Amino acid sequence: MTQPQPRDVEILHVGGASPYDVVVGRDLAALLPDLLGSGVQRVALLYAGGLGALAQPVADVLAQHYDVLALGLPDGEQSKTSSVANDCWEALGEAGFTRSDAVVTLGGGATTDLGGFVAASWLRGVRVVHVPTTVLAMVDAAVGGKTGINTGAGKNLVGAFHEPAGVLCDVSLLQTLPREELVAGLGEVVKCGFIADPEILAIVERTDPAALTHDSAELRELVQRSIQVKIDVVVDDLREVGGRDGHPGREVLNYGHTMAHAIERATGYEVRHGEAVAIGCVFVAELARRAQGLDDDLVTRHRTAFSRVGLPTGFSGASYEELRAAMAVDKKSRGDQLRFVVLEGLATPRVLAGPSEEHLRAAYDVMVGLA
Ligand SMILES: NC(=O)c1ccc[n+]([C@@H]2O[C@H](COP(=O)([O-])OP(=O)(O)OC[C@H]3O[C@@H](n4cnc5c(N)ncnc54)[C@H](O)[C@@H]3O)[C@@H](O)[C@H]2O)c1
Ligand SMILES: O=C(O)C(=O)C[C@@H](O)[C@H](O)[C@H](O)COP(=O)(O)O
Ligand SMILES: [Zn+2]
Repeated sequence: MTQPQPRDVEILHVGGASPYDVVVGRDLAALLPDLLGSGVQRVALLYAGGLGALAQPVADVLAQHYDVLALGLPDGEQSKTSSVANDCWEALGEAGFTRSDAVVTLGGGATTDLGGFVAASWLRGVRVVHVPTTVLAMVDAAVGGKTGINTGAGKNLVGAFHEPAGVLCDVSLLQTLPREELVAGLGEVVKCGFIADPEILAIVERTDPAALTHDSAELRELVQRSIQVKIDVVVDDLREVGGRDGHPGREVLNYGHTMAHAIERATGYEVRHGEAVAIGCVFVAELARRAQGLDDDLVTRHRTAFSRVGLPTGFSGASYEELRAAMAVDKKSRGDQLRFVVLEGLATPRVLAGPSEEHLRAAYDVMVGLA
């Protein structure tokens, strides 16, 4: 059977100790063997179970080169559990996976997080290539090597840093992505605009949001710019130990996430991650306005940019006490002290440690619509 040949290909290189390529383009499956590298005999294809039709062409390419073990995973956030990871480990064990074998993930960020974690932990680490199928996973989850699962106490509390051997961002896979999932991915895109690349905001502000379709040139540019923001950050601080000259380092990618993760947990993951990030970014802008005088216009710009693309900017589904307790287990916390990534100005991120309860409550009141 003839395979479609890759089209419209651009390669974004990730440097560092374990360099790899993020390939953006169309019909990219034929590139998988190149990214997996030599010596691989068996490949486990871990895919979001509902995406069998998208996974089949990838499985077909893999089957021409390797023994393939295809494992369909539960949908979305339900796959990010220790029990699903355990099922994968058992399957790899039964199939006799060795250190020269590899994992390919195919799905949204939940799938790349879970599959990346399985690859990071099996035999203490085997090769993994991600094939993200959502905007969010292309611009964020599949790049940079953060993998993980949730626990009862909260989001991503167990995980590992495990860089992929490559990432295939095949934008033709976005054709079937529901509109609300595409929009959720724009939450991380707009976040990148505020923390590092204001041109992203300019594109969002001058483009008719309805024109941001899976095959538009504007979406392609937003995707590539956001991937570049992520690459630039992780190359400097892969393991989130901290930045230089007051820059938060990799923690900057957590802009808006302290509140976002608390909302996701409080709603049993009913609110999508990208939606929660939009709400969390507006929350933290309101916090920064109170705690350190962030400019009113920049706070307003948060609200208008996220809502322009169809994302929520408020949330009233949980009490202050519940969200405050959930934020305490955020990985940026130190002891009893909450730490937030805030902006001092556009694309000038800093860490705010230990904001007052008064300021936190005031930002919460705005978020729920009380102020
Ligand atoms: N590791 C990281 O650096 C990182 C970064 C950002 C987000 N994340 C994680 O990513 C997850 C969110 O990822 P997400 O927004 O991609 O959600 P998701 O993986 O839950 O996917 C959303 C939904 O879209 C469906 N879907 C995916 N691709 C599709 C396609 N092409 N066509 C039709 N349906 C499709 C999925 O089956 C699912 O129902 C969260 O768990 C978040 O914590 C991780
Ligand atoms: O890659 C990173 O670093 C990020 O923080 C990217 C975030 O968008 C992403 O949601 C990540 O999973 C959050 O990580 P966590 O360490 O806060 O769990
Ligand atoms: Zn995120």
